[in-house]
Amino acid sequence: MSHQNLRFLVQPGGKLTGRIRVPGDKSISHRSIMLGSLAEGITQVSGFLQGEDCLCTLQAFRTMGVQIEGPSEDGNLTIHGVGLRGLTAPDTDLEMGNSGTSMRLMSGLMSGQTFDVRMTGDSSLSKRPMKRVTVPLALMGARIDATEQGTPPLEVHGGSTLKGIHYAMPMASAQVKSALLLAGLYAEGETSVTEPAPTRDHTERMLRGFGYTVHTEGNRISLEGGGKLTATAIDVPSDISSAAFFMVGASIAEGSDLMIEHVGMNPTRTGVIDILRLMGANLELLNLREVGGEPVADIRVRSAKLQGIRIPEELVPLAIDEFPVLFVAASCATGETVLTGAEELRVKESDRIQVMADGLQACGIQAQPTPDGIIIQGGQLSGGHVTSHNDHRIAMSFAIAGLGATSPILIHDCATVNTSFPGFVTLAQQAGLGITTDGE
Ligand SMILES: O=C(O)C1=C[C@@H](OP(=O)(O)O)[C@@H](O)[C@H](O)C1
Ligand SMILES: C=C(OP(=O)(O)O)C(=O)O
Repeated sequence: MSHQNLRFLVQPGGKLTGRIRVPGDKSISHRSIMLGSLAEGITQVSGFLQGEDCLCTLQAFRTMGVQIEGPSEDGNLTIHGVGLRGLTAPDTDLEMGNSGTSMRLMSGLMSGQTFDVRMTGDSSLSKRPMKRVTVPLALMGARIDATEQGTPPLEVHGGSTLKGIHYAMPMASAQVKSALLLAGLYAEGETSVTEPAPTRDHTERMLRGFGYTVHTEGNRISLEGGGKLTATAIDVPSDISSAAFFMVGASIAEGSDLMIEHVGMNPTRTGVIDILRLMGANLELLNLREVGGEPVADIRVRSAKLQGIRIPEELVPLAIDEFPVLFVAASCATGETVLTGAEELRVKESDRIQVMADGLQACGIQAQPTPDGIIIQGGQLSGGHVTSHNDHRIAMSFAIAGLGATSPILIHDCATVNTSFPGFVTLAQQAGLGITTDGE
């Protein structure tokens, strides 16, 4: 979160080859700390993502008295669970950095505690909407103060008696669903959430892995409060959202043949594969297996001629974090790509529709933002100066764009790449991207 001036300079062209393994899944890593801390017994985690977002979650639980050993260099953690009622009052604010997942999921969990906490975020998180969790949590009996605009910092007051509610979510959000289910652990009776479209189900899967009963019937997910979590082992697969940069890179760079190992294939996350295949990408899934309750595969990507498509709206929540790099794929495709139904992209770490449109235009691509999406005319990426607005996924997407560009791309404000993908530059260099950094 320091090094605000870190810049990436990407040389045009090149190809991606060899075998790589990207770091652990961010969503699963967050949840491993939360549920491991609240379980009874010792939870061993392997493959934990040592990105700043997940380290914020880890530090928050340490601050509330949980003993956590690690992470070791290869991502092993030992969490000494304290049980659902075993956290202690922190003596400082809980700093959530850049991480929407931490702030929103913790809002639910903290609502069930006996003590008050104050949660803060960096300049990006401090602008993100929190009413989507504070409003339904208040219906359960939680007391949470936010700014007048409904943004962080959040003060969650302890000692509330929570009651289960039945909530129809207005937007497809795994963070909102998870916040309510986690509060539901502490609530009287049943808590249920109905989703307008399927979203990532890591919370439900992991709760079941910790021995908690969660019902999923169609788009309705429910649990009863008052149970307990029993420690387990968690093997975190590689993050498909990080793998996506290399899937697009190897697709657009002629002569590429890249194997991405041990990638999480949870069906609520694989929209990027479906979308790239609809565009004509050559992605082969090999060695499909199940690891710790989550499907995993190796992905072989060879370059292919991509064509523009109209992206099916039902795939939007299943690829929500991959759109910045999918816009790069669309820029290198033949014809027009149209995205609709994706207004959620406007409230991520940056307004990902506007920021990507600005950056692509700066690189010679016609990209027309719309209220809920974008229209991109495939063409020739030229190169140019872009800013990520401190959004990790924007920075990495423009780094990948270099593979399809005719001149260098200089990307400003790249330090937040460490929130989700520490080691990105080194791994990308190894695979063949001509990327260097300055300004550290
Ligand atoms: O639950 C999660 O781990 C996440 C859910 C998604 O957010 P929304 O719930 O806001 O869609 C996603 O964008 C984020 O990166 C991680
Ligand atoms: C949106 C993201 O994360 P978060 O909401 O946790 O900040 C992301 O990683 O793209």
